[in-house]
Amino acid sequence: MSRKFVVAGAQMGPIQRGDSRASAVARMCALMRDAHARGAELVVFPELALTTFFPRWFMTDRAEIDGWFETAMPNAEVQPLFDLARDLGIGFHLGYGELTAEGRYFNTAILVDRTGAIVGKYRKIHLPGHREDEPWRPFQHLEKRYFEKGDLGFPVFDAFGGKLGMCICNDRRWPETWRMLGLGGAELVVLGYNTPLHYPPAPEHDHLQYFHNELSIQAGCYQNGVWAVAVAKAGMEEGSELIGGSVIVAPTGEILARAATSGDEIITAEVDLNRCSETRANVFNFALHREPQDYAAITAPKPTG
Ligand SMILES: C[C@@H](NC(N)=O)C(=O)O
Repeated sequence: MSRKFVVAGAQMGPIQRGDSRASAVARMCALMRDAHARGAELVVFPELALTTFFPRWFMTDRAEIDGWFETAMPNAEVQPLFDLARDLGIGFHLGYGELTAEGRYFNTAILVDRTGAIVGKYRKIHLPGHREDEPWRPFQHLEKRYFEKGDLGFPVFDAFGGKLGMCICNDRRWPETWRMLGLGGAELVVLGYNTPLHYPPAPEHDHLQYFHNELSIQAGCYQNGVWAVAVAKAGMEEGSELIGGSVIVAPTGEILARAATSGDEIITAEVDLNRCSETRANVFNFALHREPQDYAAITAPKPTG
């Protein structure tokens, strides 16, 4: 049985601090129409797609911090995207800051099917950056301050005729993320990112940002026999330049589509989920070749202190 469909990555250009969620959603609706016109059945939006990348600022005022989070999904401002998706019969993936009814804060992503129903949720596990103000930096990266580590593991969902997993930005750099999704049977991994071009603790690596992005995603795909759609929020956002380079990657590790700009841009590729077995039935046949009894150090508890 053929399991081919067209996926789209909806790269977004910058969202400035004063930009409303409604303006971001209007841009996302335009991107979704473009993706649909190109035959896509699933469109992938970035991490924290509704707002600017607010962890770049140190904030102490609770009301100000809460203003960057969503307390319901969908909510009135995002509803037009859900309505358009349902009307077009197209699914989507979206990242946002989640504030739960219990007062917990997560960097979250959802998967929405072609009927507009939320069929999957993931909360970011690998939170980069720091917790306190570090004024020596030209901009902050305070994800450890504003988000709790995700508590949902690395779930895999039955959707779009296959098995879909999600991760978010820094997660893509960790082989454990991909292997957990691979072990869960994922065939397609969708993810968004906000990656500053400048990395203040090691600026000598700045010129490698695009390379490390592709290296991580291509390795994750190849070593687990999965497809990936990885999508940036890109461009000059409040004086911090974010990389673009959104890509669609095959289970062979080959890049099939790559964004050419740092702005709002659709990339598409035809995904054949049956191709995962080219890798998973061969060199990375987990049942046959993995040797987890020799991997104990990977799951040893994290040292404290
Ligand atoms: C810097 C970090 N950004 C992120 N939003 O997780 C990354 O790209 O790894």
